[in-house]
Amino acid sequence: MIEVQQVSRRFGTFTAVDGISFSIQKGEIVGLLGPNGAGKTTTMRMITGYLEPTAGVILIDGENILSNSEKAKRKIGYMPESAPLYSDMITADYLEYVAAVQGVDASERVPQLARMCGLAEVMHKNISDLSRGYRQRVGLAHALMQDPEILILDEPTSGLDPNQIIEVRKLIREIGKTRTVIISTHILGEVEMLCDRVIIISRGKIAADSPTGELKTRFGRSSAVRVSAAGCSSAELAAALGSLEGAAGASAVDGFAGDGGQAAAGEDTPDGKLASAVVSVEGDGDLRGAVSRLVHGKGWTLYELGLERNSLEDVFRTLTSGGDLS
Ligand SMILES: Nc1ncnc2c1ncn2[C@@H]1O[C@H](COP(=O)(O)OP(=O)(O)OP(=O)(O)O)[C@@H](O)[C@H]1O
Repeated sequence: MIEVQQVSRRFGTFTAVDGISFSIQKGEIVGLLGPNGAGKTTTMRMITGYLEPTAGVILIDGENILSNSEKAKRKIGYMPESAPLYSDMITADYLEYVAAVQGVDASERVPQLARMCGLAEVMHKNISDLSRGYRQRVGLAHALMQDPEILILDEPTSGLDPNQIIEVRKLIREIGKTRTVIISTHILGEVEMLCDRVIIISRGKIAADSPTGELKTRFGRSSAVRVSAAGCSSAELAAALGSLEGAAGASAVDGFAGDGGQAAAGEDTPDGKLASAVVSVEGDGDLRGAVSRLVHGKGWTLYELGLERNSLEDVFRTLTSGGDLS
């Protein structure tokens, strides 16, 4: 339904979006995730047709957003990061004005939107007196005026307090049941909570495009177990760890810096010199018990055992700082 094909956007000599391609099917809720300046807003503005790509094509239901702009634009509701509301207007008047400009019958649609977006109690208040959470809801009502099939929300929870965030997310989930939604955010947890799929953008390029759940299993669950033991060499320890069922690999290391000091390979202990190694684990497995049994079984003495999970935050940091996990 939305096809972005090899799209780039330059501002002068600066390339903000650099040859990105993806397609979004009807009904998907997709998160555009990336750090500040990654190119999320520029991408969204191009999808809405408000900004022309320097290269590439964007199709909405097979039609070029630029060449058939009015028809395609009617399918899209857009809420910019700071919804440009007329703050000296009463909420109800503002929505009626938006309806009039967009050629929508306000008498039916405005009360509907007030219900849908939870605006009933602020309809007669001045927009300048509304909390940021309510202003976002008014912005959402504006974006939904023409009952668009596609909703594009630029950082919809930015600047909200924790309670407002929960409320606005709930609203987005509800609205997303019957629409295609694209949400930009730099909050990983938001994508996990709201989106079926995540497209990670870094420096104008796509760093990852994956169903949200798969991102977790592909990257988020790998872990490593740090082991220090006495009675063997680091090489012997690594070889033994590498043969454990579920181990993806093991290597000898010089020791670990920990909160309580350092365990250095070669350090003297009452049980002999300390050996250190790291064993990596694929998927959800936890090898700590197996490591403990292995070390005891070999007649060595366990001095340290620690689990390091590769969290989704780590994945995000690696993907958006030029690292490559794919
Ligand atoms: N009109 C413009 N003229 C010049 N540079 C621009 C323009 N619009 C955006 N940029 C630059 O393009 C890059 C991408 O900006 P964009 O707003 O798309 O990022 P973003 O991912 O939405 O970031 P944020 O989370 O901070 O909103 C930034 O470096 C920005 O300064």
